[in-house]
Amino acid sequence: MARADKLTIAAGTPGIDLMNAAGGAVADVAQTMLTTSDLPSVLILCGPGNNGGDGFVAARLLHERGLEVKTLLLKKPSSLKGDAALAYAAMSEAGVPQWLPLTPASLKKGLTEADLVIDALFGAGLDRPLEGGMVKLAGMVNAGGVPVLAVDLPSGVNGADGSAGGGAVRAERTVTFFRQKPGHLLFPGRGFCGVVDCVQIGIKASVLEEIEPDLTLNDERLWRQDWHSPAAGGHKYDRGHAVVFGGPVHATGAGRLAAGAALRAGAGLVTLACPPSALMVNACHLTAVMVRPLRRGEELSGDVEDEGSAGPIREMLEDKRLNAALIGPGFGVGPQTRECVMAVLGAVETAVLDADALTSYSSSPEALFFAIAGCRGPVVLTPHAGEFRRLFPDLFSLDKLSAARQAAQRSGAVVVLKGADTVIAAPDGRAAINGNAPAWLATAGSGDVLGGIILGLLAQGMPGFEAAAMGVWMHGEAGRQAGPGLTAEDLAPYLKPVIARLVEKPGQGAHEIR
Ligand SMILES: NC(=O)C1=CN([C@@H]2O[C@H](COP(=O)(O)OP(=O)(O)OC[C@H]3O[C@@H](n4cnc5c(N)ncnc54)[C@H](OP(=O)(O)O)[C@@H]3O)[C@@H](O)[C@H]2O)[C@@H](O)CC1
Ligand SMILES: Nc1ncnc2c1ncn2[C@@H]1O[C@H](COP(=O)(O)OP(=O)(O)O)[C@@H](O)[C@H]1O
Ligand SMILES: [K+]
Repeated sequence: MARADKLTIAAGTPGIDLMNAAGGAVADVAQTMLTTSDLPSVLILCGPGNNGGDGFVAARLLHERGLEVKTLLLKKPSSLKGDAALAYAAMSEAGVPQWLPLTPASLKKGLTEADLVIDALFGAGLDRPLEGGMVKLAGMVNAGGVPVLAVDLPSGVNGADGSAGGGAVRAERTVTFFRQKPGHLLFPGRGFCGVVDCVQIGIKASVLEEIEPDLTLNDERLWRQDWHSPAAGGHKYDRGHAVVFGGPVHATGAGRLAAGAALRAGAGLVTLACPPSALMVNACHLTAVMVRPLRRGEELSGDVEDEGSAGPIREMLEDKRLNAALIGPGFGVGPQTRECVMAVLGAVETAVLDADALTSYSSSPEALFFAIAGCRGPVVLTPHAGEFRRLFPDLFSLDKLSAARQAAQRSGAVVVLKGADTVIAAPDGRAAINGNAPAWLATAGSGDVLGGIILGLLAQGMPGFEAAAMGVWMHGEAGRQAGPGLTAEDLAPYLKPVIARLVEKPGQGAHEIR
């Protein structure tokens, strides 16, 4: 943002114009939040930097529009600089009632009178967690029972990584400028933002050509160009033959969920390969997904110590039409699993490793990374936080974005670090943060479905990062369409309307955050 700001100002737009546009957008949203009172009263908390400057602009505009405005300032106006000082001067000239210092007493009184609080204390310039008196003031705002509109970020939330170590103001809405920041998407910050409005204030999108950001919100613009509808004259093998390696008879559900999702996500054919003892139960449940026993299959479950247990996998994958594989869900943890993962990575074009395939490498992650380097095509790892910690113990303390990025670089795989704010990171440094997943997705087997969706997209020939990001987005959309009360079984059928919308109304998946 700092560079976007500088480039815009260098190209001839004065900084105060940007601030006036920003404060104007804040005032507009504030008015939409005030519907109850005849003479609404707005309490505006203004910090020492440009975030406070946006607050002064909003105060002036709301005053000019006839609202009752009260401003509480953290620092004396004489310490204001640059555009914030200009905005303060304009506010004073407009006759906004005299400001008061922001103290527990002034805030307490202000909260009893206000219909809305505008939090313009700290935005992009927050460079440390809130401390001491600020923590107390934020707590008072949060306990005040008055709706809060945050300017750019709720004060206390770090825009770069979503951290909020000292707590933060809890907003009902947040107005941000030009582009959303990681702090709006990553928890805990996201939990303080409420509904986020991203408004344009005169910064041209063309500045991004110079900035070349390698981080984006996960939306359609990231991957749509890499995904294609079936060709008119095509056949199913054009869309790949995906294979899921399923678990033993007592753990077959995960593999079936994944296989069904891969088919729904558009793979031309899907085979679920499983131990012979699990064949009957899988066959009873599956129709379009093919099932196949793997010779010596029980040994693949990890129950039996046997050097040669991956032989059948190698043999099966000699059929080069089987171009994408998923291994891990319900598979079992242990040395056989490692052997099978090695066999998969050595033979198949592209692979998704999830769950037990990851946990099996807890004590030897380097061996996994070495095998990934030898795989012909992209490999996608889909750990949840616990699995991530087992593979990358030293990265776990980092913020989620840095953790996923460093893991991708280290492993040579695309890393999908799952959760409410899933981060997708590529070894080349690109990353995306997902914003559309409903909390209802936190249910048993939902991750297996995600693994299957990504598998289905890889089988169709999508590049690894784009397939992973699109899969995470589709999973979120399917979860939204399935709605409250969903279980993992419900998700795959909802991929149909999600895909239909991508085909029929391209572009509508852009910029959607919930
Ligand atoms: N970029 C753009 O295009 C546009 C940007 N705009 C706006 O500018 C905002 C960024 O402004 P900014 O850079 O002045 O920083 P800002 O958020 O006001 O905070 C800095 C001040 O806070 C202080 N401080 C920091 N942490 C603290 C803490 N924990 N506890 C206590 N104090 C703390 C720090 O003081 P320090 O004590 O460190 O000296 C410093 O004085 C941005 O969010 C947006 O709203 C718009 O006008 C439109 C165009
Ligand atoms: N609070 C949440 N909001 C949205 N999505 C979530 C939330 N918690 C988990 N998820 C998603 O649900 C899925 C759970 O996957 P995982 O933990 O592997 O579960 P399982 O092993 O039961 O399939 C992941 O895609 C994850 O991103
Ligand atoms: K703020």
